[in-house]
Amino acid sequence: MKNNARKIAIEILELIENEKAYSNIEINKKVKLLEDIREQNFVRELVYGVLENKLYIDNIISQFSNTKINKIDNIILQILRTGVYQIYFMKNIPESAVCNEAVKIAKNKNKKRLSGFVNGILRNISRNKNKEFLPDKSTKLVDYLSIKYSHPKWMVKHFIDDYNEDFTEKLLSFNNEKPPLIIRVNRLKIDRESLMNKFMDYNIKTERTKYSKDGLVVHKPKNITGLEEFKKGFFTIQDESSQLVAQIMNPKEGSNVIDVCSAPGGKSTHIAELMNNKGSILSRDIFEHKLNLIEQNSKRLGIDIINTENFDALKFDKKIQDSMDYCLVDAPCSGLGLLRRKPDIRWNKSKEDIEDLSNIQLNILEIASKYLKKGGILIYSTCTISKKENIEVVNKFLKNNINYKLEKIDNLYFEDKSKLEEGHITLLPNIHGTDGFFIAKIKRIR
Ligand SMILES: C[S@@+](CC[C@H](N)C(=O)[O-])C[C@H]1O[C@@H](n2cnc3c(N)ncnc32)[C@H](O)[C@@H]1O
Repeated sequence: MKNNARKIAIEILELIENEKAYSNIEINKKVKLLEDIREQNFVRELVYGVLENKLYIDNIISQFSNTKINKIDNIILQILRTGVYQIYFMKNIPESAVCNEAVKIAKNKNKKRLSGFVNGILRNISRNKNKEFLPDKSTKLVDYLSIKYSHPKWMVKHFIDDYNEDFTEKLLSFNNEKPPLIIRVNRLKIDRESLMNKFMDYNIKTERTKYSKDGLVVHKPKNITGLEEFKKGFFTIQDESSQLVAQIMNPKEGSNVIDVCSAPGGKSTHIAELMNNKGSILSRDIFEHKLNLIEQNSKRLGIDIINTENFDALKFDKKIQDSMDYCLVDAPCSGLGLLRRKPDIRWNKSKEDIEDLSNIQLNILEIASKYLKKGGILIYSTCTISKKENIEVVNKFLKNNINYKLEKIDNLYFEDKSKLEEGHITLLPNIHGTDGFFIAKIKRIR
C-alpha cells in the first residue's frame, strides 16, 4: 500500500493536527504521489471533509468508543475519522470496503494491536449510520450548532453575539459547502468577454461575477493554472470579495500607492492593473520570503510598477510621510470569512486571537494613515466578518484621528445602499455568496 489515497489523506490529517501544517500546502505536496486525478480528488475530499466535519464525526465516534477522543492514538483517530466521513458523507462507497481498508491501514501503520478496535467501532457505526446523536437544539443551541456544523463553540458564540442565532446557523451551514472557483481578469492583457470566449474554446463555462467588474466564476474547473492563458497572465485566482478592495480604492493612473501588508500580492497586482501599469506601488510585507511571490505574480501579469520591500507595518517610516495618494491596509486577521475555503482556521484560531489581532490592526492603521497626502484614500480591509476586527477598529481609528473620515463608495453595485453611503461594506458568505470580507474607504480630509 505504498501510494494509497486513504493512507495519504490520513497522513496529511495527522500532520495538520500534530504539527499545525496547512491543509492546502500538504495536500498539494502529497497528491503528486498519485498519478490518477480521481485518486488525487479523493484525497482532497477526505482531508477537507474530515476538517469540515470534525466535531460531528468525533461526536459519532464517541458514542461507540470507550476510550475518550483525546486519548485515542492519533493515527488511529485519523483512520476512524476518515472511515466515518466515508460512511456518513460518501454514500457510494461500500461500507465493508471502508472498514477493510481502515483495518489494513492500521496494520500497515504498525498498529496491528489496535486494528480490532478500528474494525469494531467502524462496523458498529456503519450499522447505526442513520442516527445523528445531536444535542437538543432548543435547550443546548450552541452545542447543537457546534457539533452539527463542526465549528468550535467559542466561534459559534462569537457569531451569535455579532449577528444572531438564525444568521449563525445559515452561515455555519454555508461554510460546509463547496466554494466556487473565481478568477480575476487581467485588463492589461485581455477583457472579460474575450477571456470568456477563450474558456469556451476549452469547453469551460464561465459567468460574470455579481459585484466585481473583473471577476469570472469558473464552472467545473479543470487544472486552469495549466492553461496557456494562465501562463500568459490573462487571469489570477482570487475570490470576488477580495477583488472589491482594489475596485473600491479605484486608483488613478500615475498615482503613488503603498500596500503595507501585501504578500502574496493579490491586491497590489489588481491595483496595478486598474492603474494601467502607470504610477508606482510600494508593496511591503514582514515576511521576506513572501515578497518573491509578489514579484513572480507581477512578472506573469506584465506589471512593472510594483517595488517590494521587507518592512514591518508596525514601524513608522518617516521618509514616506504625507507622500501617498492611496494606502492599503489589508490587515492580518482571524480569517473567519474564509472558513469555507480554509477549514483549518476553525481549529487553529482562538477567541484571544481576535482581541490581539484587533490591537495590531488598529496600530497598523494608525501608522499607515500617516503616509497619505491630504485628500488621499486609505482602504482598510480584512477577510473576517468579526465586528471587533472590522468596524470597531475603524471607529476607534476615526475617534483618535479627526483628520480622517469615512468616504462614500460610489462605484460598486451592492444591495445595502446605506453601507455604501457610510463608506464601508461587509460581505457575508451566506448572504452574498462570497468569502466573508470587510472593506472601509477612509479619506484624509486635512
Ligand atoms: C491578509 S494578508 C495580505 C494579503 C495580500 N494583501 C493579498 O491580497 O495578497 C496579510 C499579510 O500581512 C503580513 N503581515 C503580518 N504582520 C505584518 C506586519 N507587522 N507588517 C507587515 N506585514 C505583515 C502577512 O505576512 C500577510 O502576508
